[in-house]
Amino acid sequence: MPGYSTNEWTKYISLEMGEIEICDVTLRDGEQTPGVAFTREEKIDIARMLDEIGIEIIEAGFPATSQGEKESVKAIASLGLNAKICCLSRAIKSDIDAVIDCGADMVGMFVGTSDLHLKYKHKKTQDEIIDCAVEALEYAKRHGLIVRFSPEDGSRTGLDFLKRFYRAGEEAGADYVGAIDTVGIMTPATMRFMVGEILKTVKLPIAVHCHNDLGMAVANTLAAAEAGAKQLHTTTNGIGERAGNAALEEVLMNLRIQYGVDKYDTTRITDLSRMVQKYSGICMAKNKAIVGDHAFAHESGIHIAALLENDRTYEVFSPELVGGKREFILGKHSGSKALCYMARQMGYTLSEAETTQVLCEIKRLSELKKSIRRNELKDLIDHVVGQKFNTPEASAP
Ligand SMILES: CC(=O)SCCNC(=O)CCNC(=O)[C@H](O)C(C)(C)COP(=O)(O)OP(=O)(O)OC[C@H]1O[C@@H](n2cnc3c(N)ncnc32)[C@H](O)[C@@H]1OP(=O)(O)O
Ligand SMILES: O=C(O)CCC(=O)C(=O)O
Repeated sequence: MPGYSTNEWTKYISLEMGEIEICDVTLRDGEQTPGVAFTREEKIDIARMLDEIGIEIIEAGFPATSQGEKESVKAIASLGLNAKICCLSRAIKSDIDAVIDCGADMVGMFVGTSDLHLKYKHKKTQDEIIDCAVEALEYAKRHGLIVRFSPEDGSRTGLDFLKRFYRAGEEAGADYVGAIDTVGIMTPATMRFMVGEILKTVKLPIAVHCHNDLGMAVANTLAAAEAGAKQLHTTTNGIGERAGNAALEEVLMNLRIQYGVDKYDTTRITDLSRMVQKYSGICMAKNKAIVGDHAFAHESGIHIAALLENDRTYEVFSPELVGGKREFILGKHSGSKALCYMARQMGYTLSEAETTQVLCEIKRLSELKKSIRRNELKDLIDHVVGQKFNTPEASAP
């Protein structure tokens, strides 16, 4: 029975989380990864799989980008998915018109609010940017869109102005406000504080959007959720601008294991990850959490010996929970139980002396940086044992 360990430490600090929803932005921020452009068919495949997993909101694109982008978003919006379809938009009427044309349900409307963005990007004062954002918000609301009202670079924006921005959005009819860490500067503690301040300021659900420049995106997203944020932004495999965004697979598995949120079909995660790797050309490191090739691979003898007795000894959760597979790889660090198990799988029963001999050879080869794959192991055993066993595998062509 696939399962997972519970983090017993949570009982000492009463981790709580209110209602949450995922807004996956793989097709928008994920696609902003340099060099990545999904075809319409690829976007549709990804959107369908996100929907099957149970993702509540799919940010399908930024329609103002191009005609092709608009057509892709339109196609996704007409699929009749369970998920709501969201699009990104600047505070510009023509951007919002493009969102409306696509038939999206929701718009993520943003303006830069930090002094840096005001001075160098918008060339506007704080009052001017609020006026501009509110005008766009009201326009989107008049056209029936659900509106997320976001201060881009909010995490580098002064608290007093941020509060003014959120209040203006609430008064003008926003449905969500964003806690936006555009350059990934936050920590869990500062994120919790920020969300707490927003909750004291407005009575709107909070959407949290974290970048991974300092490797904190998932931790910050979860901290925001603990503090009361409702909508969590993710991308599959954590792709996105620069160092990317909060990885969907990591957020979902943490929600399940740490917070008991089990409403998502996590068994599709590995398939989704592979699809996005193929379509984006962005391949995961072997040791990437949850979806890396080595996420459930074991070489160490002590680990494999224990795993053979009970999976939980060296895995926090079963690979089946994410549609992954456990793998034992023999090498320098392996022991006799691992070898005997692998050999048995191939139809061999090794004596103690044979086990010692084969294991020595495995360690020697491994130290020469030679891998010991299944075929090589078979040859090695045959060689050491000095005879060909008459196993189905041995006689196969
Ligand atoms: C944090 C984020 O992820 S924000 C999203 C970033 N994503 C992208 O930029 C991807 C898609 N972008 C594009 O295809 C293009 O940049 C377009 C089509 C949106 C705009 O292209 P262009 O009109 O050629 O403008 P360009 O990209 O050179 O500059 C951006 C313009 O948008 C303005 N702008 C930026 N953000 C906003 C905003 N939130 N509201 C209003 N205007 C904005 C800038 O001030 C600049 O205006 P200017 O042309 O008057 O100087
Ligand atoms: O406003 C949003 O929802 C996201 C903006 C964004 O992509 C960012 O600031 O990194």
